Amino acid sequence: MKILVAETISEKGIEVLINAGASVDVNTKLSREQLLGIIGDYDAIIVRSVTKVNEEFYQKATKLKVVGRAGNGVDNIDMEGATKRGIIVVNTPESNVVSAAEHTIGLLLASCRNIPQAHARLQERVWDRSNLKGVELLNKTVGIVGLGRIGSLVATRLKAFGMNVIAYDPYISDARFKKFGVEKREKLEDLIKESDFITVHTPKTEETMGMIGKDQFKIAKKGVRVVNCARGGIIDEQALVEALKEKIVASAGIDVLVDEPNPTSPLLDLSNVVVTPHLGADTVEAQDNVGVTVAQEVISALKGEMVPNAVNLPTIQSRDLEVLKSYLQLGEILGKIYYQLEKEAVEKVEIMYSGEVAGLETSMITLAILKGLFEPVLKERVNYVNASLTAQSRGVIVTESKEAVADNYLTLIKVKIVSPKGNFTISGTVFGKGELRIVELNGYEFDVTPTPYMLMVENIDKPGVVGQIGTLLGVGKVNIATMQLGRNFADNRAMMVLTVDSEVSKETLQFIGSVEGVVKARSVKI
Ligand SMILES: NC(=O)c1ccc[n+]([C@@H]2O[C@H](COP(=O)([O-])OP(=O)(O)OC[C@H]3O[C@@H](n4cnc5c(N)ncnc54)[C@H](O)[C@@H]3O)[C@@H](O)[C@H]2O)c1
Ligand SMILES: O=C(O)[C@H](O)COP(=O)(O)O
Repeated sequence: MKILVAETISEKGIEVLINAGASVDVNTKLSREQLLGIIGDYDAIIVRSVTKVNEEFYQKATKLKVVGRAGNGVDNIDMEGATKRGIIVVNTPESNVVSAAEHTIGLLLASCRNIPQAHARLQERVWDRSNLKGVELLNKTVGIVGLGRIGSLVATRLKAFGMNVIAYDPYISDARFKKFGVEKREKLEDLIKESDFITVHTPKTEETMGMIGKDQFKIAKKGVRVVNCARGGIIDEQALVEALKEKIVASAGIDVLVDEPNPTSPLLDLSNVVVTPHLGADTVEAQDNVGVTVAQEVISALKGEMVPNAVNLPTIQSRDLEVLKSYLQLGEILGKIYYQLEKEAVEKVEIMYSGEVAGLETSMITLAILKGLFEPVLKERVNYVNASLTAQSRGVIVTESKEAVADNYLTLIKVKIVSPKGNFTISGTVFGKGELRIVELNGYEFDVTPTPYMLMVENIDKPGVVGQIGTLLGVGKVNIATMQLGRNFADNRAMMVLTVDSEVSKETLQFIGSVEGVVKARSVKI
């Protein structure tokens, strides 16, 4: 077992690797060229957030079996590239969350009390207390965006300061808000308007990047203070610079930047900003936890043992699993559509297997459905291994039922998602040698082969709507591959599912949404 440790992990972690009999090279100063030059010799690599484990890397890493991420976020690792090569990716999602939460509080206090600025003056032997007046936290409102592991730890700690804690996280159940004694805000807009302090704790996703930007600063309280200890760019850096200069934002505490580790951000030049170079997880305790955990996981994975924090599944190879593979793909797709169409917290997921599929090992398919369901909001942090636990920790009840025969199909998976606003259903089948089909969506019947880009439109069933949508897609330079209509005569509604060759832009989607008769239009990525 030859392991390269390419970013700093604790000595305790290195000891675990050596004691397991691995040949370990610790080389944290390699240039990209040097890394690519030697990675072909290694069975495993351990990285943190800096090393880009991407296609270029995999092409050189011909012997690689495991990537160990000593930490939480895996946005620097191309998961698809790893999975298709059978490389297992492991991380340590729980090991540094307390440190990240404490660093958030540190940045919040340091920035609202100007501690680093005062420190710098005094080190210059200047005793000058002017322009250093801060604010108290007591009785102020803090808005937490993302009430996951770190967001909830921050909430608990800030409540102890006597703060009024509100949060926006449309993807978790009301029970979780209650559990942490946090007031829920249905809209980000409301949280922004009410908050004296805003701190973000979401993963980096297409939806969260720039979610606090120019428009949000326009409606924020003058003098709001912000903290980003999650990922660079969730608070748009350029908009933040302008808001800080205009004193709309009084101060910012920033641990993460868009262009790490060579930042050029103008944020670094502003006197009302306190910055740290991605130190959220840099404590003795977190690094010991992370180092030991990742080392144990990498060794287990190399030995072919079960790894609790495997982020992906290696390519399924056994013949039995060949049949399951199509259902796993179908399950992920069925799960993935819900949060792209709806913004309602999920209370319950009921999965009904009927026909041929009911005779298979469906527990894996259930995991695939849950993985797909949470992926649009949690990204890589949900995987086959933790999908069930993720549902449980988010207060989602999951049930499975089986029937030997499926109406109209040889095999059918139906997923019913229960939210406070009602039920959502989606069904799919597998034809022949693994041809996937979506055959039902909210009661509308289809026969759609899922593709990477789709558009789903619900509309009043009347003449002219379809034509206008076709025209708008043409104007937006989106080529339609297939189009199907499902109709609901009782409600005079119809649903269109289009498979398209490229992503439908937000602008085109807005135009489609404003066509008379269109009730809802959503772009879906598979
Ligand atoms: N600075 C550091 O050193 C450091 C250390 C650890 C983690 N992190 C980062 O902190 C962030 C949070 O980590 P975590 O472990 O708490 O993650 P988590 O997965 O436990 O929680 C994230 C929460 O964000 C919510 N969310 C997703 N999209 C949202 C949206 N559009 N609006 C509102 N809420 C949304 C999810 O529902 C979830 O509850 C991640 O970005 C992680 O990479 C940073
Ligand atoms: O995602 C994480 O675990 C944190 O952002 C820490 O990243 P790091 O390991 O590079 O410090």
